[in-house]
Amino acid sequence: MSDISGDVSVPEVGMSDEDFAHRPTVLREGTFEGKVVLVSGGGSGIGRATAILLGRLGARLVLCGRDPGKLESAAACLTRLGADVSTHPMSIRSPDAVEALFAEVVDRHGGIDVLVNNAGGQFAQATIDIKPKGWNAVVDTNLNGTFYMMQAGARHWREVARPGCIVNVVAAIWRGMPQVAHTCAARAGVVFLSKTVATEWAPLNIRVNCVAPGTIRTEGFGNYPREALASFSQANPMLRTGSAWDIAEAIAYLGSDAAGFITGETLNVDGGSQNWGDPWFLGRPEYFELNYAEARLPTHLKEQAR
Ligand SMILES: CCCCCCC/C=C/C(=O)SCCNC(=O)CCNC(=O)[C@H](O)C(C)(C)COP(=O)(O)OP(=O)(O)OC[C@H]1O[C@@H](n2cnc3c(N)ncnc32)[C@H](O)[C@@H]1OP(=O)(O)O
Ligand SMILES: NC(=O)C1=CN([C@@H]2O[C@H](COP(=O)(O)OP(=O)(O)OC[C@H]3O[C@@H](n4cnc5c(N)ncnc54)[C@H](OP(=O)(O)O)[C@@H]3O)[C@@H](O)[C@H]2O)C=CC1
Repeated sequence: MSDISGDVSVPEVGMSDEDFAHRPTVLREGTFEGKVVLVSGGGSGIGRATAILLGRLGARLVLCGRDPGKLESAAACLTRLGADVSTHPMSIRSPDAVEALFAEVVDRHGGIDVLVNNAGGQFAQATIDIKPKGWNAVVDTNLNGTFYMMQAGARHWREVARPGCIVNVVAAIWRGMPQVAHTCAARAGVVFLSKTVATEWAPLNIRVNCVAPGTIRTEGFGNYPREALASFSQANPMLRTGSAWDIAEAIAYLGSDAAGFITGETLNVDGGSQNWGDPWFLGRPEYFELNYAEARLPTHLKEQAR
């Protein structure tokens, strides 16, 4: 994984493969021994950190994503760490590709135990300007793609009559997400889809949970302008971004037997952004600058504001 140094004025968080290969974890060695874990978007960022952690804990790993180069680089790292890993370039947006992926994985590994739906992304744009093609691209990736993967997982577990576990990576959407409305809507869809199937699929012994990251410093930050990055480090009361490792540990917990009585839940790993903070994906509009807001107040309210 490349190091995310950049020039954003936030405290550095550990971000390299090397760091993740050695970071202490509360999870016991062997927690995922004998388990096959499929991680979508496993070639970079949160997915890659998750694969490294789960590999260290004994999982056999299956990584998918669109870019074969990213997947190969992650696989090389995991192999160096002694993990068994296979890579499968594909897009989660294609239901046929998802079906083929599951068939390949069952063929190679004999089955799947845990599915981590981490693949996703968006572009920043004022909602009023989003074109249908852009809206559809983001919803197709984050909601539809995740649904195809979840359904394929459930069908597999139903067929082999084995327990299953799904962890979906969403986002801390709870106060809305200005400038990325498409992803906010799609992630809300995944949260409620997860709550719904947590009930429907309980008789199949399938647990379904979500992890909602706040601003997590990964390669993905490269998709946003400088103004956004500055706001990302001030988007929570801790006044910093999180690390992919913070999310990996939450995913590992929900994917493990330690969370055996948890289903339909969303675990926020966001530094408190639900309560305070202000991420702006294109930078903060002038309207929301505090001084600007005060300047627009009528005189009598200006007096009260002081
Ligand atoms: C406190 C809580 C905070 C939580 C969040 C904090 C920060 C979050 C960070 C992250 O999520 S990091 C993960 C980042 N990774 C990504 O975001 C992935 C990057 N994006 C993409 O891969 C793609 O943009 C996409 C969203 C998956 C779309 O992929 P696709 O290949 O289908 O689309 P395109 O062919 O590129 O475009 C289709 C269509 O979409 C519109 N569009 C695309 N990019 C832009 C853009 N930059 N600006 C405006 N519009 C865009 C456009 O209509 C495209 O059609 P055409 O006009 O090109 O025909
Ligand atoms: N970093 C953050 O602050 C936050 C991230 N998230 C979410 O966490 C997840 C991981 O993000 P992060 O690690 O930060 O960023 P990355 O951009 O590194 O990860 C996104 C991954 O998704 C994969 N992906 C995207 N589209 C598809 C597709 N159609 N089919 C298969 N794989 C796909 C990408 O691989 P490839 O390009 O090879 O297809 C990539 O590995 C994403 O869903 C992201 O939106 C949520 C909240 C905050």
